Amino acid sequence: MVPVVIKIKNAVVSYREDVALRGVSLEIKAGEIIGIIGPNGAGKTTLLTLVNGLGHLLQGEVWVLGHNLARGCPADLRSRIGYVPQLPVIDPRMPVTAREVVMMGRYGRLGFFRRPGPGDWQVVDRMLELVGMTALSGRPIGHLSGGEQQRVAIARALAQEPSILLLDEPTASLDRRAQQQILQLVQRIHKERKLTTLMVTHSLAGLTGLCDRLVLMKKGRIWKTGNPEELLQDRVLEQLF
Ligand SMILES: Nc1ncnc2c1ncn2[C@@H]1O[C@H](COP(=O)(O)OP(=O)(O)OP(=O)(O)O)[C@@H](O)[C@H]1O
Repeated sequence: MVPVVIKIKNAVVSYREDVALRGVSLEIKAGEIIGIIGPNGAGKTTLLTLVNGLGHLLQGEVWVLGHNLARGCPADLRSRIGYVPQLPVIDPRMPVTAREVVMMGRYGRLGFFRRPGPGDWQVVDRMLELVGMTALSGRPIGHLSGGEQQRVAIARALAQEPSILLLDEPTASLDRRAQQQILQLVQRIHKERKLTTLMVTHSLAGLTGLCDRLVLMKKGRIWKTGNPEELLQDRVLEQLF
């Protein structure tokens, strides 16, 4: 039987006056790739931060890889969860190369006070190759296009060699072609690295054939879950957005 790696039970999250999640329950099995969609403010990013161990849980429970996050998110667990935030990856005026940005993903495993060794740089270079950024790895991050920066962000998350990958709108502000390329990349690395992947996205084209399951969120609740073929229908989307 495939193990459940993420279990969220009746989670309520509030930021002062705003209630972001109003009783969300969800189970995700190892190896699944899940798309999370819904209107602005529905709670999608908040759901990701719960899995990341950064959510302010008011009520409910979150289990990730067998750990109850109510007891905190230990460093070894954090390093098994890769997070790709919304762009920009890093202030583009920072004088750091793409390769150095990817190395930042390694510090979760290294600890801040240990210098990266040759083995760490090998991992970084392998991840840059995986995302097709080897040729541009010496460029300052601010001299890369949005799509290229997104690849670097994905490589940075992969550099910590996670088993769960969380992506927050990895195709935001990219043109259609770059959007498709990033979605294909996500699919490839999901399979090659045998990940469990959760992706928040507004680009609905391309989700069929990519996601095993979709989670549709509305007003802090999971409104529907199911397979993309079933849910990516005009009549469903009109009610969602
Ligand atoms: N750090 C915060 N402080 C206060 N309120 C917050 C914070 N983060 C999110 N919220 C509020 O929580 C609710 C859910 O926000 P969240 O970012 O999870 O939604 P989302 O579905 O990811 O939206 P979007 O598609 O716009 O990114 C919103 O009402 C938002 O204003």
